[in-house]
Amino acid sequence: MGDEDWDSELTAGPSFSFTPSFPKLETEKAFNYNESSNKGISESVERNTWLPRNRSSGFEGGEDEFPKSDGPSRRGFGADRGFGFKRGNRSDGEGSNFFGRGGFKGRNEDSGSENAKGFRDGNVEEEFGEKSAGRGFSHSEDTFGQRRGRGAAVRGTRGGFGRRDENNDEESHSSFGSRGGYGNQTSYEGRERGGGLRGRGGYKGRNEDVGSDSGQVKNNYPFKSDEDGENGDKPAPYVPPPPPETEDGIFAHYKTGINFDKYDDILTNVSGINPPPAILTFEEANLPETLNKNISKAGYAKLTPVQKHSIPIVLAKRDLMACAQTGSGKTAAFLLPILAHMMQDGVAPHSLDLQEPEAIIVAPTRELINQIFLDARKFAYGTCIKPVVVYGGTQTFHSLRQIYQGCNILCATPGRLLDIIKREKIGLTKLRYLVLDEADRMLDMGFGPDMKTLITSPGMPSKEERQTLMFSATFPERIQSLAKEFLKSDYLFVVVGQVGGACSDVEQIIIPVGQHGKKDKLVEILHGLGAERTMVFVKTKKRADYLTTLLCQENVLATSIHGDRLQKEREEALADFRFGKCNVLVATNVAARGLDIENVQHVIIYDLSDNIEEYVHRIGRTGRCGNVGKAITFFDSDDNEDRTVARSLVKVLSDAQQEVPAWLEEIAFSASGTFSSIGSTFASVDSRRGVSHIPGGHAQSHIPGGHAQSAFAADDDDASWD
Ligand SMILES: Nc1ncnc2c1ncn2[C@@H]1O[C@H](COP(=O)(O)OP(=O)(O)OP(=O)(O)O)[C@@H](O)[C@H]1O
Repeated sequence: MGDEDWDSELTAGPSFSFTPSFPKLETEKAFNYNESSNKGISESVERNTWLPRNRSSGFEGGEDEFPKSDGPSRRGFGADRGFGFKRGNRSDGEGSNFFGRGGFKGRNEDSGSENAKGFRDGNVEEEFGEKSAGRGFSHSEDTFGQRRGRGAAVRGTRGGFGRRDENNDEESHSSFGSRGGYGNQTSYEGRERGGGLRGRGGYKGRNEDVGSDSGQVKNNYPFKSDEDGENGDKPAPYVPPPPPETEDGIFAHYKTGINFDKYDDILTNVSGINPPPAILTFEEANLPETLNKNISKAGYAKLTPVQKHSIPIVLAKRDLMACAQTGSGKTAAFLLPILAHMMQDGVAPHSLDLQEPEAIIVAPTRELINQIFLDARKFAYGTCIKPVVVYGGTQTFHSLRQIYQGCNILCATPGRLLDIIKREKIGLTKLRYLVLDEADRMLDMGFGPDMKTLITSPGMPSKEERQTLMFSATFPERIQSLAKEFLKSDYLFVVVGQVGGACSDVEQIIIPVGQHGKKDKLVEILHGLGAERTMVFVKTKKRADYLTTLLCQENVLATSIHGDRLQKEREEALADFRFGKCNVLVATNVAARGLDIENVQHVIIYDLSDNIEEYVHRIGRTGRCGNVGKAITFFDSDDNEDRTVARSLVKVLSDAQQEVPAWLEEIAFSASGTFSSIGSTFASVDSRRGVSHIPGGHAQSHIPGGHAQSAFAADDDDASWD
C-alpha cells in the first residue's frame, strides 16, 4: 500500500483512534449486553469523557481546531423501533455476533478500557504469538514448543507480530513472535459444538444429519497457552467473540426487498464452452435435504440470477468467474454447491493430525471473511462439515485452535492464511475448492502476490486438479487476464447485467462540493437523515477519525472503522452500527466490499476513490437483496482524482439509468484521452473473446463503445487488510 495520504485538514502528527461512547439502548438489555462492557460507555457519556483518550489530536488551528466535545446525543437509534431485532425469539439473549446479519450480539467484553491501551506513539502493535505452556501440538512437529522464548522482538517488546506500518494497513507476513497477550481461553473450554476432538464419521450421504448434536465437547487441547497480557500497557491479542450458537442467531437474516423479483429481468451472459443449463429453482439443484432445510431457514425461497447459473456450473465441477451486482447473492452462489458436493461426497473425519481443508475461501478484509464464515456455518448447520475462520488482528493461537478442532472449509484473509501454511498448521493436498471472493481485489497489486504464493504453496493442487471459483461485482479486463493463471482454460464466465455495473436498486446522486465545503455538507445531510442508517466513505484513516469526532460533536451518533483501529474496536464499531447503537459508520475502503449490513439506507461518498470499482462496491453497501438505497457522492471538480474518474462515473450512472448531471458530463468529456488513459470503464466481454454459448442462443453482446482496462489502484490509503 502507498503512504498514507495526509490531508490538508490534518496536520502531520500522531493519529488517534476515536471511539465514541454510545448510551445503552433499551434493546441491548434484550441481548444481555453485559453491564460491565457498557459501564465504560455509560460512565464516559456521563462524564463527557468520550473524547479520544490516547494522544493529542494533532489538530492545529482553523478548521482543524479539534472539535470541542459536548458528547454524543442520547438519541437511541432505532431503539423505539426495535430496529434490527426482528428475528425470532431472542429471549435467550442469543443473537448473531459482531458480524451476524442479525442484530448485534457480541461477547460481553469490557471495551471501555481497551481504548486506553489500544494505541501508543501512533502505532498499533499487534502482538501475536503462541507461547505454549510446555506442550506443543500432539502432532509430529511441536512448532509451538519450538517457538517458546523465540520471538520476533519488535522495538524491544517481547516479540510480537511484525509491527504494522502506521502508513500501511497490511500486516507484514513476517513470522510470529514467541509471545503475546492472551484472551480468555476458558471461554473456549467445552464451548465448541460438533467439533469434537474425538474422531467423527464423515457425512453419511444424502439427508442424514451427522455429528451435528455432539453437544458440548470438552476441548482437551494437547496444549495450553499461557499467553497473557501481563505486560500491563499492552492489550492482549484479540480473541473474537464466539459465533452464535442458537438457531435464531445462526439463521438471523433480513428480508428481501421489493425489487428482488426484478433480478429476473437482468440479462445474464455465460461465456465459455458447454456451460451447463441454468436452474430456475433450488429444487432443480437436487441439493441434500439438510442443505435445503438450511437454505429455507436462511429465508431463501428464490434463486438470484448469479445463483441460477453458478450453482449448476460449480456442481458440474467447472471453474468459474462470476460477476454480478452487489447484494445479489454471490456468497451463496459458491457456498451452496461446495457444501452440496461435500455432503454428497463426504468429508474426511476429523483427525488429530494435520488438518487438511477441502475448501479454502479468501477475501480481502477480516470483517468480510468472517461474514462468509458465518454464512458457511449457517448452510452447514446440522452436518459434520466444519467451517473455520482465521484472520489478522486476532490471536494466532486462537486461529490455530479453531483449525485444530477440525477444518473442512477454511475462510481466511491472505496474511493469516499464508502464515498458517508456512507454519505447516494445515495441509493443502486435500484441497478441492479454492474460492476468491472480491476476486478482482484479490488479484490486484495488493493481494496478487499473496495469491500467487498461495497457489504455489507446497501441496497445493494445480489448477487442473482443483476447482477455482472467482466472484466479484467488478472484473476489469486486466484482472480477467490475471485470473487465467488460476483458472482452467475452459472456465466459464458468468456476467449478470453489466460487468462492474452498479446495483440498479441504488439511486445515485452526485453533488459538486469543494474540499472545504464537504464537512458542512455532510453534517447538513446527516442531520436531515436523522436516524437512518448511513455509511460514509472517506479516503484516509485519519479523516475517518476526524470526521467521526466532528459528527459526534454535531450530535450525530457516529463511529468509525479503518485499518488503524484494533480488530476488537473494528468489530465493536461494526457491531454498534449493526446493532443500531449508532446510525453512521465512517469508513475507509476496509468496509467498501462485501459487508452485508441490514437496512443501510444511505451511502455518502465523502471522498471518491481513484478507481471506479471501489465506487461500485461502496454504493453497494446499500440497496441489497432487492432493497432500495441511496448513494450521495461529493464530487470536487478541483480534485484531479475526481476528474480522472469522472468519465467512468458517467458510464456507471448511465448504465444504471441514473441521472447524469450536465456539469459532470462536461468534466468527464472535457478530459483528454480515451477511457483507458483517463479512467476505467469495464470489460463487459469475456476477455477470451471466444465463441460464447449463451443460454437462449443469443450471441455474446459486445458493449457499444468497446471496453477498456480499468485503472486499478492497489495502493489506496486503507485499501486492504488481513
Ligand atoms: N436467494 C436468496 N434469497 C434471499 N436472500 C438472499 C438470497 N441470496 C442471498 N441473499 C441475501 O442477500 C444478501 C446479499 O447477499 P451477498 O452478501 O451474498 O451478496 P453479494 O452479491 O456477495 O454482495 P457483494 O457484491 O456486496 O459482496 C445477504 O443478506 C444474503 O443472505
